[in-house]
Amino acid sequence: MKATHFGAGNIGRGFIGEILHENGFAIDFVDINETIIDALRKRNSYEIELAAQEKTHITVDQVTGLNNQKEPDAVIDSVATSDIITTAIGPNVLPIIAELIAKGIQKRRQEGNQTPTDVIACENMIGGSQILLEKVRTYLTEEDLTYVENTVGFPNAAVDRIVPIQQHEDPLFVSVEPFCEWLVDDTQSKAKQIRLDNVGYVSDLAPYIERKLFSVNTGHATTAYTGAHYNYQTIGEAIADERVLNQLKAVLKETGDLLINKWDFPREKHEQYIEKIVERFKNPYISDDVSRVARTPIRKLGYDERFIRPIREAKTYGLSYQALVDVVAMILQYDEPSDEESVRLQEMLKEKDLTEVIQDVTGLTDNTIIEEIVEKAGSN
Ligand SMILES: NC(=O)c1ccc[n+]([C@@H]2O[C@H](COP(=O)([O-])OP(=O)(O)OC[C@H]3O[C@@H](n4cnc5c(N)ncnc54)[C@H](O)[C@@H]3O)[C@@H](O)[C@H]2O)c1
Ligand SMILES: O=P(O)(O)OC[C@@H](O)[C@@H](O)[C@H](O)[C@H](O)CO
Repeated sequence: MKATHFGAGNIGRGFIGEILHENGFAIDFVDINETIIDALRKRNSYEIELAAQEKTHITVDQVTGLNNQKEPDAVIDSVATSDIITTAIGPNVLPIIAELIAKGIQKRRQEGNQTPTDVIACENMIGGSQILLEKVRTYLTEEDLTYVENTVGFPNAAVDRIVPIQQHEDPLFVSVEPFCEWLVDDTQSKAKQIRLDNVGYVSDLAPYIERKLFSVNTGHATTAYTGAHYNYQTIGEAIADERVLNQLKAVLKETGDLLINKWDFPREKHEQYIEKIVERFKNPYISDDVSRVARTPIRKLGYDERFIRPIREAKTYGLSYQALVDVVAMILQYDEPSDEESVRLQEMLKEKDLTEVIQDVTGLTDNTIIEEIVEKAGSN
């Protein structure tokens, strides 16, 4: 069995690689990072360490690397011959790799491969695989589209494991938190012959992806942007400050109330889920940079993303969302020179009126919410 995985970065090597490996897959990692690709090619294996007192090690072997910029044909061949295709490359990069995935699918069809497969986007976003499918479609013929309809699934997924930026002598070594969860929408899967161990196949992903994105990621981002507001460099330092912890708890109360109302999660169970998340953020064996968790602030301010969507929905349920608005105001102030989106956001704020920037970046049309954000941002 073989997998093609796009994105040999932190979560790609630190989680998706582990699961595919333990399920018996050889893995072609596709990336543009030459150091990582060369090392994968040379060594065909790498080590994962669990960031806990015991420091358990896992060896992932039968792996190699392909550079999509330098050897696109090899990537197309890999997609054409793999049993499963996965990505963990970042939502902004999905449109860039869509053409190669499309050409790989086209080649599968031309070679008469009728075995169903799945393309699973393991990104922090709602509807990631289906959004990728929309991009892939634009490169396909009618004949290819019929083939996709019959044999290629694009099941949405939710993946959860904190994997910080890695700074080791070995470029492939990756230290990860012990906790992990990977859920796939079974109704969108076509490769029914492949059921991965330690992956949950669910009949409705919506409650799970919303619970993950609006608890883990909204909470993580809250810790990061509030931490940046108080000049902290790491999540561990930030969460040790009561002001940050209180902001985190207030935000998770708001998204928790929304999730409980919307999806009927039992309150007690949800509170336990939140407690566990807060403990995960405090993991003393992990050092996670505020700048990683706060990365790409324009993306994180998106209409369906971790702040604006819960704000919009909390309002329709008549629930409080003021703590979320507080964080949105802090994101607008987030000034990190190494982050292209932060730089762009700060330039936009210099060139345009605040209301206009909020409308452009968030896609919001609700004037009440926009005014609440403007008022909060103005008072910071
Ligand atoms: N790190 C985590 O804790 C975590 C957990 C769950 C989900 N995710 C999600 O997984 C995705 C990847 O996150 P990450 O933390 O692993 O990021 P990362 O930066 O470590 O990995 C992304 C990889 O994609 C590669 N890449 C970028 N542009 C490319 C291109 N044009 N072509 C080929 N490769 C390209 C980079 O070189 C890098 O190796 C994101 O969507 C993120 O939200 C991350
Ligand atoms: O990857 P992002 O930029 O969407 O979000 C940053 C972190 O919150 C995220 O990577 C978490 O570590 C991860 O989602 C935990 O499962």
